[in-house]
Amino acid sequence: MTFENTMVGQAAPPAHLAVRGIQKRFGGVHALRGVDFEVARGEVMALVGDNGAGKSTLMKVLAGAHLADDGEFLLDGKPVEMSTPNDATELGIQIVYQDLALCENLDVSANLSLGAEPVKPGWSFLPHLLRPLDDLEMEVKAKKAIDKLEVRTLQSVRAKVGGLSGGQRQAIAIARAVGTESSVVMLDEPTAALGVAQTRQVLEVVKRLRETNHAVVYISHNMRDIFEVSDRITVLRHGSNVATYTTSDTNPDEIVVAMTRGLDTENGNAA
Ligand SMILES: Nc1ncnc2c1ncn2[C@@H]1O[C@H](COP(=O)(O)OP(=O)(O)OP(=O)(O)O)[C@@H](O)[C@H]1O
Repeated sequence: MTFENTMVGQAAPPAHLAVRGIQKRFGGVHALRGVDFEVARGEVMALVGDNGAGKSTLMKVLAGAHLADDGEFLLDGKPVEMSTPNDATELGIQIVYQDLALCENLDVSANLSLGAEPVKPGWSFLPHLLRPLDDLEMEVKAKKAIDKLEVRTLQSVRAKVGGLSGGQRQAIAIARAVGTESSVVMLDEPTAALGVAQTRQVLEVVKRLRETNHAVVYISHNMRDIFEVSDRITVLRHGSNVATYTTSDTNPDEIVVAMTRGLDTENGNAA
């Protein structure tokens, strides 16, 4: 299968995760109409489009949360199976949803270990659920994850998530995704509900993900954030690719035109 998506700007870096010809229908709604998408390691790929363009559906397909009706998945050029969220996890693909799915009443370290809590050694004679948790190990793991992302505003990993700011919560959710040996991290509107300082904090974490060689997919409607943080921008419209742009070779006006009107096929510019 060939890569049909129009590239505007510099040559693309080698893809880490790529999908080709993704189709997804919900009853009568044809949400994805043969979409191509890719992201490289050490790259932030923004995914943009007007409301209903298919961004969230594509992200959920990439995370195995929706089963594609058709299409091909490639990891480092090799075809892979993507049918369940478990497939995605095993391939190192993590998604941070808008609602973050954090437990408000638990502290940061417990949230970072959620679902994979370490148990104290020496208690293996008890059934798994009755074994005491290894709080110290959880704390060490959490500190490591937070330090890796250079989250500087968090005083302690023993702080309850319920008392944290929106930016800190977003950082914790990202740290949890990264902590599971993931190579692809997808963020759905991570700054949508945040003020200026909190947004800054999250953008710094996203840049840190790039520095640590993750492949980052970044859905946003905010052009300022996109132009600050992304390396390339994939534009979807009505469930199809418009084009993929190198961020340094385009501008917000061109992207908005591509999102709303598509591409002028005569010369490859936004219409
Ligand atoms: N679970 C679903 N059942 C039925 N239709 C759906 C479902 N999820 C998405 N759709 C439809 O698929 C299309 C693409 O939706 P999607 O949420 O992917 O768009 P989006 O680009 O993320 O939009 P927004 O920016 O508004 O979040 C829309 O027409 C939407 O109504």
